[in-house]
Amino acid sequence: MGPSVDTKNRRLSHDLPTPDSESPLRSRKPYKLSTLCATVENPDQKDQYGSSSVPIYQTATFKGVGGEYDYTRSGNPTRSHLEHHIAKISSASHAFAVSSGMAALDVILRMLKPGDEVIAGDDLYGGTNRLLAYVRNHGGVTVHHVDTTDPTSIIPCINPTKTAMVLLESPTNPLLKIADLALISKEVKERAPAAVVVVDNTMMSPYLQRPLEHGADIVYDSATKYLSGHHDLMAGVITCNRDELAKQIAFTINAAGNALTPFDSFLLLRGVKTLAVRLDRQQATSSLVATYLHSLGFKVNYPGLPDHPSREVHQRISDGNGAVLSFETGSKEISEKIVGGTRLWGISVSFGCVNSLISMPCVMSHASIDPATRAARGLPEDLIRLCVGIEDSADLLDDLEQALIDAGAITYNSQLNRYVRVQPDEILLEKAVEKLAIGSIKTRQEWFVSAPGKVILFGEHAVVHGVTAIAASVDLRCYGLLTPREDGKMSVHFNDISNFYKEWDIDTLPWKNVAPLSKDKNHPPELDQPLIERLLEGPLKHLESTRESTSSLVLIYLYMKLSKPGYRPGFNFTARATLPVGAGLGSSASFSTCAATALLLLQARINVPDLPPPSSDGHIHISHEGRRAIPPKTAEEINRWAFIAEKILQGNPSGVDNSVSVFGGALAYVKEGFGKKSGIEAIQGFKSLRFLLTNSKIPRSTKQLVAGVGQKKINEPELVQSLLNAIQVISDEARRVLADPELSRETLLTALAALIRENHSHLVSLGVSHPALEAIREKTASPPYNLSTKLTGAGGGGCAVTLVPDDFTTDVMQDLLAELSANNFDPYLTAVGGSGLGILSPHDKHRVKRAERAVPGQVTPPKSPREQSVEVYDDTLRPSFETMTISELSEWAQELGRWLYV
Ligand SMILES: Nc1ncnc2c1ncn2[C@@H]1O[C@H](COP(=O)(O)OP(=O)(O)O)[C@@H](O)[C@H]1O
Ligand SMILES: C[C@@](O)(CCOP(=O)(O)O)CC(=O)O
Repeated sequence: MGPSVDTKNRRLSHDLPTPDSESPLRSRKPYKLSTLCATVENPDQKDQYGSSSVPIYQTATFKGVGGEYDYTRSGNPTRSHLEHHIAKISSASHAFAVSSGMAALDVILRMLKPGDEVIAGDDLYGGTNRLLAYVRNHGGVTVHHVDTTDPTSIIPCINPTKTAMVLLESPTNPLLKIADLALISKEVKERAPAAVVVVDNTMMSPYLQRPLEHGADIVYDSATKYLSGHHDLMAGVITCNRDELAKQIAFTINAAGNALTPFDSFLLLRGVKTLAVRLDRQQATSSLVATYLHSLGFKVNYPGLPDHPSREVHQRISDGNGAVLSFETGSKEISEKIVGGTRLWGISVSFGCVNSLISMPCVMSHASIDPATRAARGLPEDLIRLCVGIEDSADLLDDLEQALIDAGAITYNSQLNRYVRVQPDEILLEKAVEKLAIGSIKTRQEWFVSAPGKVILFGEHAVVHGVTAIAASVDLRCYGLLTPREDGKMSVHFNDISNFYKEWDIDTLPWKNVAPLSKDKNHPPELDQPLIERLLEGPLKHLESTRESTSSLVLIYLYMKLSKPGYRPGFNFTARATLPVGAGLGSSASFSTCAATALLLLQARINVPDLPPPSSDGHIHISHEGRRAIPPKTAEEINRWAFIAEKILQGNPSGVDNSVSVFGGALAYVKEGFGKKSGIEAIQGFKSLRFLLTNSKIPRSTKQLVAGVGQKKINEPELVQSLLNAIQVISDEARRVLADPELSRETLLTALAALIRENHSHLVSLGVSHPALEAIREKTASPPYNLSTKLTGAGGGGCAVTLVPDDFTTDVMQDLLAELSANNFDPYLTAVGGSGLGILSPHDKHRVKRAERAVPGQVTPPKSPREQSVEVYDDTLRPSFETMTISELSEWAQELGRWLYV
């Protein structure tokens, strides 16, 4: 037995017998809808005991053959009562109750066949949108989204034979746009007679709007909302007057088995009895709330307001304005504060409950629509939706007002003696000041940062497995320049990686896959692999090399993870290094440090302190030994994010490289998680040592080499463990000799040389050397040089480091350099232990005016600055930065102004 499809005795809504008229001259007038709602009466289904409330037939089956009911999936007396009642209040001859509003839509959409076309609104409920997208992607159905507030926009999409369904909502949720249901139904029927006009009437309920009366063919409601009214059940109802449609609907419900359960049918029936009284109260308060917000100057969407553009249409097709409204604050952040600040208004999705609710559609009910589509459909990110309940209206207004005050959306104006709205530009200004926490920095600031590479003296590879590494910064650096963009794009320019440049539309990044981390939260130890995969398959697909994609991935991943809701500033990030990339000198760590710092600054997660202006004649002497002005807490935050970047580039890094890059100097580093006390400890005495770094120019991948050692440890655990133990002893010994004040310089150097040789032999045993590195080691060890050399960093190519004794003469060094170069190696004489991360001070007073700056290559800047004519400060450093030769880069950077160091 299927749900009741009574085609013979068409029962229309207002046919509940009305009382006999008092006078034979007066005709019987139909009952009002509120009476109908409250009166559950089905003359065909009288209760055997006369129970005044419909009983719950909590049974799956019914005994006997040929009875009215046999199986609850197909029909149940409690549900029949409900369906009869719903039909009565909806001007319908057929009603069906199913398990949710989406189930109702699903039943309706199953009428579609491949090739059919659907016309739907562009401001639909997110769930509707999702199901429509499914039907489009899997059912071969074409969906046109149009602005249904303008009936003429529908006409061009109507195809006389293909348009099978027109899906409307009025008012729409959450923008409260109105579709002229009557006019659209007429236009559609004239042009595509077979098309079915379907209306989602959830926002109104049958009490306020009955679209079947205006020519719609099928109406559905999420009965979870007003019909039930208490948020204690999920249900959907479908009503129609056309018998053949009713048959199809009944068939699908029976076949799919999503009819409403007896208990929920009972609850819903109970809820419907109070529909009118609830909505009367909710509407009255909504009107007060809308008027209040409107009077404060907010843009309010509510069809009851005089300035609603479709007010007249709405009045014609409905009996009231409903109890949902929305308004814009001008700032997503402010909106979030308001939503989080109310007490009576509960934060919740859905609506229609007796309790008042507040939400931000873009982050809640409509989050399933991607941001770009939301923007295209004009859904403001700062929109707040209010669903008014039955609480006391004064209480509700008080609560809302307090939240508006606390959020800074309104302020008391003593002249007017009332609260007034804080204008959006004032909010923006406040936000900018708050964000930067420093007066003189422009809202959209260019940030120039730099970080050093490193040389590992002892303990590379072993450090990944918990051994102490000893490493120092080198005076070769990576520079990163972040320049704001105002076109909604982010771009990267990597001069050192085939001059790679690429840009992305920020809104098209997979924001749905990212849960940004709030300022007080750290990134978890593991990378967000699903996001990485999504990025590699999407925005980063088809890039020429993995170097390009992983370096880009660092920027996109960090940007997305660091983003704050509603703040997605466009930017370009250009990186250039005076370091060889991929040579074991920590180019990846210095790149990671620059990227993390620039993005943390862009997102205002960190601030730079304001310093007193330079005291001297205007020219500042800047060096990497410069002012230590970046507080340790900021440095730690940067180091945590640089480590995340390193994980992207390296897989399983120890963290020593980025720590050196951020903190500079020389340090002993132990990775977390090996039962030993992890941490970073500064080592003195390194700076006085001289090292020669020689790049073998053999390319290799740190990621693979680290993974290779990891595999060896699994295959030959005893051998590798003994090597790790031996390397730990070397690191401990190196620290001891470096810290020993009693030791003569000569003994120190001899001890270090021996430790270098020993460490190298263990690295050879770990399998990470290379014939080219061995050639460098042999050359430097041979007479007359007699020097000690080891590979440094991941090995497999890359660089070797050679300790240079104090008595090693310049001439001999020249010979060695010449010999190494002749063998096609690149030797660098470098100083170690210099400053870590630096940020060029953003304050104008710390910048050297362009006219006063030395031309790169010129040793002394001009004594008397030229006239400051047109240009005082650079608008952007980008053109110079990108074209400067590598040999001039660091001098040029230093001349720009005051650098602040960790
Ligand atoms: N200046 C740079 N610009 C862009 N990416 C860089 C830069 N320097 C390093 N990288 C990234 O780091 C990777 C090099 O890492 P790695 O093999 O560990 O070399 P290194 O030993 O120099 O750190 C590069 O492939 C690239 O992805
Ligand atoms: C091999 C290793 O110890 C150092 C890597 O140095 P580089 O990437 O070769 O500069 C790995 C690490 O510590 O993360």
